[in-house]
Amino acid sequence: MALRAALRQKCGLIGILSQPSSSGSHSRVSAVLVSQMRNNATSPKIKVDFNQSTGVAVLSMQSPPVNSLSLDFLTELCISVEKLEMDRACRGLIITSSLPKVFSAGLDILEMYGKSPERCGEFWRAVQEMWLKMYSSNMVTIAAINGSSPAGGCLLSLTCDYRIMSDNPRYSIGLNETLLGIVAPFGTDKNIIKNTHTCSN
Ligand SMILES: CCCCCCCC/C=C\CC(=O)SCCNC(=O)CCNC(=O)[C@H](O)C(C)(C)COP(=O)(O)OP(=O)(O)OC[C@H]1O[C@@H](n2cnc3c(N)ncnc32)[C@H](O)[C@@H]1OP(=O)(O)O
Repeated sequence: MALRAALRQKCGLIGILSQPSSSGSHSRVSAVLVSQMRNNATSPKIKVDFNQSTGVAVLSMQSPPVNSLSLDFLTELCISVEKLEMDRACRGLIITSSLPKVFSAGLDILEMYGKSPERCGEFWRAVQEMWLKMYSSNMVTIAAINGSSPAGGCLLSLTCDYRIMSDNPRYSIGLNETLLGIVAPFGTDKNIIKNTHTCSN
């Protein structure tokens, strides 16, 4: 209830969370994505639906098999968020996954193995840019976590103002990256416990 009240007060988001897609389209973002599709041989990893009447955008991650955060994925994510950020009509952003069972598997492990120091630096900068951009967003941001979300997937959700997770025992979330020798900053785990809500799927 507290979450709903906060959303109603800040952005009038009630009802949006239970609607999987929005009716309107966002012409500027669409143009960017269309141009990306032309420039890239691959299909877009991010889909954005912007509802003009509510001012809320739904950003769906659609990079099979597990929405891992590769350099390409992070770049596309940041461009999409930046475009929405520049649109004053967009007041709320919901990040979710189009894939079944997985929100995001976190950083793409293949980006961290057998790569040059330059490439590793570029990748790590993209990781930093992602969470800084999300964390400092002027929009009300919500992670609708509809699947497993380990490590960097958890980090992505932590950058949002609110997290709502499907109440499904098969879905896991947490900062498990120490198993790979990566240490998360102090305090991030406390934040997730304080501000994560669950809902039935
Ligand atoms: C303030 C912040 C400062 C910065 C702090 C940084 C903190 C560090 C943050 C993050 C570090 C990381 O993210 S490291 C990555 C850790 N991720 C994992 O360990 C995830 C491991 N994956 C899983 O647990 C599962 O795959 C899943 C639960 C996500 C899904 O399970 P499912 O059974 O549905 O699918 P599969 O396991 O069969 O996987 C399918 C397919 O995907 C490949 N895969 C899985 N995860 C990754 C990944 N992270 N990167 C690349 N590829 C991945 C997996 O190998 C399978 O591939 P194949 O089909 O080819 O076998």
